[in-house]
Amino acid sequence: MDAIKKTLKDSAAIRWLVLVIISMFMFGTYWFQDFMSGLKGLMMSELGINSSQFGLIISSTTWANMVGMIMVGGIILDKWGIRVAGVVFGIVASLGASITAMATYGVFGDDPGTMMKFMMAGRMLFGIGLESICVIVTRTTVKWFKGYELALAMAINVAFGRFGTAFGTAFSVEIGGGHVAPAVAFAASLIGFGFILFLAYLIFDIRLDKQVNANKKEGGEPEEDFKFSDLVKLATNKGFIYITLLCVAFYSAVFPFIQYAPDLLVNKFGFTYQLPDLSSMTLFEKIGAIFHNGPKVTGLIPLGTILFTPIFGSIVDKKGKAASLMILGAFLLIFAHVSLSLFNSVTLGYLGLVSLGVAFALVPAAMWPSVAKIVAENRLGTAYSSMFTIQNWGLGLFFWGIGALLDFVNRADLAAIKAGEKMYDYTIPILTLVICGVISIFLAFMLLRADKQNKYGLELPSGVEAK
Ligand SMILES: NCCCC[C@H](N)C(=O)NCC(=O)O
Repeated sequence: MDAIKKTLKDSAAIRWLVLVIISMFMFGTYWFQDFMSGLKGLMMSELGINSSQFGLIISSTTWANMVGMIMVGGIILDKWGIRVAGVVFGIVASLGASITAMATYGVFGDDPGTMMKFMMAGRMLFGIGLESICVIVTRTTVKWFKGYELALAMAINVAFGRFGTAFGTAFSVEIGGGHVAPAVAFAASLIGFGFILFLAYLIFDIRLDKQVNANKKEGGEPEEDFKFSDLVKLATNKGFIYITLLCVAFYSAVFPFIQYAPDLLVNKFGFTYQLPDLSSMTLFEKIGAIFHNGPKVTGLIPLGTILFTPIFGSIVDKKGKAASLMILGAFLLIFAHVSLSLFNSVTLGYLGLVSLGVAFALVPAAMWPSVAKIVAENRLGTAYSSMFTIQNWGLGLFFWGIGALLDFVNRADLAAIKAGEKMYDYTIPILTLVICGVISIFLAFMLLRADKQNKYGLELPSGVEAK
């Protein structure tokens, strides 16, 4: 019998190099999805749009996904593999990002209506790429790390995405030099950079496949394939229904909130959009200025999760209690949104943001591994694609809805707000997110109950089977 030869993925150095290369694609896509959060004020004054129109622009990334583009991405990935799917969705995302950037430079026309239309078209195209790229990069991580440090690799992979969100939110005003278009062009170039790195990765992918095929014995494991019958099975799985609805309710109160958080901090607590000149300040004053800047403080939320998600992930691995931790995360979410909406204390506001950050680390760390306990392994790809599709319905509604509600509840003051004489009142839009928190708690309890009935083992450590 021939000895099985070592492959590229058996080398730790090459595995980790591959992870960094493909994770840059996540960095760029998360940046492009979230960076406009730091630019809301500038977009309104420079492009002449209102909050509701800002909401439409950011929500447009979800529109094509709402009608099944993530499922299409999953099918292409399953049928034609990582290379074809990566190239197709890399082109789609790069094209979408470029159209958005060109629109902000006025290439298609410089009236606000035309700019907005093309920005939305560009972001819609980008959104198709974004979610499929997330699935493709995750699948690639599994390809290289299964049997090795898979959980850690996945945590690092998401961490790159969070860095993208954090830096894009925090630094886009400065990167744009106080203008929208250069910040959008920079964000778009990150997608192009990530895609070029992904193309370079394909050399490793081709070589690994050759080595694996050479080692493959006849009758190897069958490939996972998308089947519509899997969708039916998922739709009748109670645990999957609860966790999917929890995913929508929870993320609807987090991702859209992050898009509006800098503007909330500016309008509610008088934070700045742009940092003042720090050069003549003492260290203490510099820190004060940073902690008084809306985009920088918001950027700390995803940055904090980079540290805490792996910590909570290892707690879930060792101790279990995933459903209970999701209940706790939902409580923290409610505390965050109540303290940021009903009260006017900056200290309570900071506590709310910290609480939101902990929830944003806790719930994903407990949620994503739980899916693997509820759903059979050969249906996981379909399960994640369906969850992301339904998640996009909630995101689309809230990305736009918060802005629309903001304009609606402040309708009597819009002219004064535009003239800089009054500030937006964010109370009602943020209170709406409390409803998402309450729904999340209910669903997390239902999930706990379904776990007891169906013995998924959500409350047990990783690897321990429920009896
Ligand atoms: N900036 C948002 C990208 C969303 C990607 C994906 N749908 C998702 O939810 N990933 C899980 C996460 O916690 O980022």
